[in-house]
Amino acid sequence: MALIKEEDIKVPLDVPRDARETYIKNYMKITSNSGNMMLFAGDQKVEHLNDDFFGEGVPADDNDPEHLFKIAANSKIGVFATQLGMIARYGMDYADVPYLVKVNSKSHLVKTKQDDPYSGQWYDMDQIAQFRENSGLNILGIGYTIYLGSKYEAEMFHQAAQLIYEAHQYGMVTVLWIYPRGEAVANEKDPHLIAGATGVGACLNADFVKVNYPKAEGMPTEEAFKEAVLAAGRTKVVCAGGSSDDPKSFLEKLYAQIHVSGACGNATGRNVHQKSLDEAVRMCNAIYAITVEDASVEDALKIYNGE
Ligand SMILES: O=P(O)(O)OC[C@H]1O[C@](O)(COP(=O)(O)O)[C@@H](O)[C@@H]1O
Repeated sequence: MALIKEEDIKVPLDVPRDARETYIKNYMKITSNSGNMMLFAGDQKVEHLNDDFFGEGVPADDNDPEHLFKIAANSKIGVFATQLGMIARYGMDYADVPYLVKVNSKSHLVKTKQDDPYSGQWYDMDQIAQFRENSGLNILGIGYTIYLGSKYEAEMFHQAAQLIYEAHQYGMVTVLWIYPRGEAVANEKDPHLIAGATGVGACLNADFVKVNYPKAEGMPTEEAFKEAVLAAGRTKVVCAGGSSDDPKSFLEKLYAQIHVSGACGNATGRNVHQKSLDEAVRMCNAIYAITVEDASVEDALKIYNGE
């Protein structure tokens, strides 16, 4: 990717003058000066309880939360997203990692097909800013999940809008995870609905919106996904990684999301951390190479294979 310059960043107008410099610095850092973000997602210990961290095919290392921090500290990433409690417990030993605080989370025990999911806010923005101050850590931004179409969407919209507004007062970068889900949602991966979700992200003033990659019928998914990237306008779109996949297929999909659909990065969890530390670091660096360093799939695979 071509490097971006600070003057290329369109700072949203709710960022006050005295926080513009911090916002620009955080934006440059979170996108590794490229405009594209490699977000390492480590919020699944709440979202999926221990299912992602223990069991067949998952290396024993992954059951220790520190595995996530070791990966974040030893790989090329833009930012590591997790809950504040995790950062508070491990941040002293991983002070160089760029962090994003995931402000709400819920477990998957809610039966999402029948019920309407709701994920409530854990901290207010003043507490997060205070944590940034007291910990001295590199906290670049905040993240929040919205279940679009849930009967609780109004509450989540309100919390997200307020959080983003307040985060911008502190110059922090904001990422919304938006997943259409609940009784009113027939097909959460419908490309048109995903485009609706990214448009909501724009209206909520998110800097980045993270959605699931759609499932398209009758056309290649990377073509169908263009609708969502365009609908987001100046809000940048990134895709969740999904369950662990073969690394080559994963990297090919990521390359198409960025180079065909116009996505500005990725937000990957399981495809990275469900590996031994060494393999996870190589996978992270391969993902970073496509996202930020303009690498081909072939070059990224060489990085993954340690060649
Ligand atoms: O669709 P679900 O099960 O709610 O997934 C939510 C999870 O997916 C993510 O958005 C992305 O993580 P993965 O790359 O592992 O899919 C996480 O941040 C979040 O915990």
